[in-house]
Amino acid sequence: MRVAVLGAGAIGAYVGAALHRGGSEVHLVARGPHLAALQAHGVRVLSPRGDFTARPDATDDPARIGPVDVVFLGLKAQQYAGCAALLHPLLGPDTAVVAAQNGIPWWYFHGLAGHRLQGRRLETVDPGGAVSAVIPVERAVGCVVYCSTEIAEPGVIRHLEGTRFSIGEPDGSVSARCQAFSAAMVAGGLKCPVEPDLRQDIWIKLMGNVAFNPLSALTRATMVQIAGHPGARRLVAAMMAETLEIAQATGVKPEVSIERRIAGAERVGHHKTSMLQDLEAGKELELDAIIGAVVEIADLTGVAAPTLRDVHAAADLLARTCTHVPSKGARR
Ligand SMILES: NC(=O)C1=CN([C@@H]2O[C@H](COP(=O)(O)OP(=O)(O)OC[C@H]3O[C@@H](n4cnc5c(N)ncnc54)[C@H](OP(=O)(O)O)[C@@H]3O)[C@@H](O)[C@H]2O)C=CC1
Ligand SMILES: CC(C)(CO)C(=O)C(=O)O
Repeated sequence: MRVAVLGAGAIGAYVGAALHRGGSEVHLVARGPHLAALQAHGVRVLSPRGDFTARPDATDDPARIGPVDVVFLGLKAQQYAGCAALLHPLLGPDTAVVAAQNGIPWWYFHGLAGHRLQGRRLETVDPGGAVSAVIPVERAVGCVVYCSTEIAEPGVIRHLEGTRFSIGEPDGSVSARCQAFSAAMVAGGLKCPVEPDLRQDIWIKLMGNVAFNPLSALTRATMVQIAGHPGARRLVAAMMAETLEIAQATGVKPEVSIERRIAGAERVGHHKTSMLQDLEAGKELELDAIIGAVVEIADLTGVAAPTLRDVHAAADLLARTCTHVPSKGARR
């Protein structure tokens, strides 16, 4: 399988290295000192499952790669709208775009025949249709990431835990393209189940991110520190309960208890969430997909969600004052 990883950062470079190890033809698209290190030394993966190095092609020029079978999108969600020039040279008539992201994807209300919100565009994650114009929904394959990685230094990925990347079509079909990509991931040592109801996974994963990511950015605490602080743990539980209520209002019934979900996040340990890492690096925060869209869906479904709104407001203010680029704003 020919795969281009667009945005070969913490998650993308890890997946690209695994796919290459499994026999796929992999092209990493990256930039800056990280790209220079990838070109000079390959991807060095440091992992409790065993360190390894993979040497796939790496470039900042997708036109040199041309059309591929699958684009694995490892960008942050807020970077999707601006990626047309990078993405379009990689697209042939049948190229699928597997979007590995936290939060609510831009295609969320598509492929839902008979649902009252079928086709509804979410302004937070598809502002003015800017993302669906760049990545048409028909190409989209969802991907929920149960894996923690970080860029330890340019070209070096530290893998902390987890190897599961659940994928699924917006319409729930178990397509040939999903099965082929899953087989390539499994050959590379990763878990990649094709889920007929990926929205369940989206909400279960999101219950953790919606609480831990903004709270970690606001407090600069690791996941285990947040879970170990009684007041913060209560806040996490309240945010998770509201998120469950919103999921249920859209017709999804995530099968997980709040205590089990907190325990799962706690097991990740002294990990700085990707949002805290972005804050410390002065980068834009992924607030729109991770909490803004949840509040937008609360509005659409008539759920009050007061705690989510308050934390979103505080995190939005943080983004406006502490990073170069603010989020689209809190909804109150
Ligand atoms: N890291 C983690 O443990 C987890 C992450 N996720 C999710 O996975 C997704 C990806 O996150 P993550 O891998 O952490 O993000 P990263 O920021 O590490 O990766 C994105 C990469 O894309 C690169 N990039 C951005 N724009 C361009 C461009 N124009 N040309 C070339 N390269 C570009 C970035 O470079 P630069 O740094 O120069 O901007 C960066 O290396 C997010 O949705 C995140 O929430 C989910 C679970 C866990
Ligand atoms: C915290 C973690 C790793 C949860 O698995 C995550 O999704 C993130 O850092 O954004």
